[in-house]
Amino acid sequence: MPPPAPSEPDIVPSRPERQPEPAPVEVPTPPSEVPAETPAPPEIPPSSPSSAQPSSEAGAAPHPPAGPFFPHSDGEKEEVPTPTPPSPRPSRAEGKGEGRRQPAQDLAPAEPASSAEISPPIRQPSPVETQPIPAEVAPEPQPVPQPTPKPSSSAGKVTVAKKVEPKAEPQKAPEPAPRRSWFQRMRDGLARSSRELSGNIAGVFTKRKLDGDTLQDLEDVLIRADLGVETALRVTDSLASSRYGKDVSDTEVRAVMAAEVEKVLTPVAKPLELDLSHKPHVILVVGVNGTGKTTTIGKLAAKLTEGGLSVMLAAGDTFRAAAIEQLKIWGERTKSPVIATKLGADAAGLAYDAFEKAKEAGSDVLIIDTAGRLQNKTELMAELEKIVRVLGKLDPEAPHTVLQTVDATTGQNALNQVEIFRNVAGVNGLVMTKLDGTARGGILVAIAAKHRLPVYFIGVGEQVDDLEPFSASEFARAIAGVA
Ligand SMILES: Nc1nc2c(ncn2[C@@H]2O[C@H](COP(=O)(O)OP(=O)(O)OP(=O)(O)O)[C@@H](O)[C@H]2O)c(=O)[nH]1
Repeated sequence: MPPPAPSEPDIVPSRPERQPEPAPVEVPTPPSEVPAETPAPPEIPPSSPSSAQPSSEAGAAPHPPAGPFFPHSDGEKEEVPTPTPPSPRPSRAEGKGEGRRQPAQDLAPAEPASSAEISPPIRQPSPVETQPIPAEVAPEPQPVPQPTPKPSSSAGKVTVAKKVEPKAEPQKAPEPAPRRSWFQRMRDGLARSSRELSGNIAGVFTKRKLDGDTLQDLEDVLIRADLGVETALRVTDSLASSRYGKDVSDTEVRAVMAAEVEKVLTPVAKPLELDLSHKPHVILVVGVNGTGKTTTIGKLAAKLTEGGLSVMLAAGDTFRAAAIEQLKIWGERTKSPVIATKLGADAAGLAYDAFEKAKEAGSDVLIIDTAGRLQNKTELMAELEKIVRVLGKLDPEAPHTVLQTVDATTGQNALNQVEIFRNVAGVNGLVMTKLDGTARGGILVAIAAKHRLPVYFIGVGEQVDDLEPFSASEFARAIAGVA
């Protein structure tokens, strides 16, 4: 199929421009505890094509040579190794029921046999089973007339209609449960990892001294919890150096673990810095399907616009109509113009056009969404490489930030994802999403130890303000189950 010609980008109406602050700018860091208030779920306006304005200049933009188009089917999406929460990771027990499921044809009534071949069977009436009759039948209880409640003359109001009745008080709607703080949500998300770890650590150290065997067992427990060999050894070395041969409680072990994990994470817990001498500062967002790219872009755009920066969004996920619509909705919510093109268009061309538009508009930040792709699909990764290359034509340093979203509910595969996206797209920062789900927190530690890439934010929900700066100590305490 010939590659569809890039079409004119759409622009969703922009918000009034603001004057940028001098560079560099640190993305606002919210207080460590977010008030436990529940913002009302955002009204998602129906996306209307009228919200997008066709650009008259798109055709004039120097387009990069159109590259091969590799549409990916829904079938490809299903191959994604990453589970898509909020549903929890499949347990080993899952799928067991499938063996019991009958094929449709087994359940369908049998086809009547051709009358020419088999005569219909003559059915014998089955013998009637007699039911034992209870010797004594208890008499039906007669309904006892309930006395009409007498309205108390001393308290409350009464209504006089057919009779005098207590006035029905309007029922108060139950107060909605206050939303848990982001920290609580993260803690809950990490609870399973933390519980398993704590249980296993307690199992190792029940009535045992710290010796070679217990250290080996502890190392195995930590590796099984995805923390990685490096961090596991840090914990065991630290314990061995101070407590070898002594009785150790699991609480002490967890405290040492929290301290060591914090040491690994502290260097990567960095705020996102934007260099506004670049106009715009280009953020390219990459990652495997369903890891939360588009949602993270929306949350980030909200943070930036709230901080007074002008943001433009580019719907570089040209494979999925829903992704383009999703980004447009985020654009409306955050009052950020969205550059989009039609489904199947060249993503690199769109990125290039968006960069030009953002320059013209004097936007502070351009955030480019990309299609989710499996890290092992070479042609899709080549397309991502092309997006990076094309952006570099307009500014050799662009994209200035390449953010990869990593789904925290993914296990060891996440390490591989980062490795490959880093090589192909030059990832220089991470966002760990879905830490409010059944996160496997250990993997974040392993990624930090191996890749040493800044973790700018964590995603702790699907709402607009569920993007938190990453805190090494809070994460370490949560995963180690230390108060
Ligand atoms: N619980 C939770 N859900 C999240 C979070 N971030 C994203 N999601 C959800 O994860 C799902 C996938 O998010 P998207 O933003 O569409 O992911 P994507 O990477 O853009 O997906 P593709 O376009 O398919 O590549 C959506 O249902 C999001 O609401 C998070 O931090 N916590």
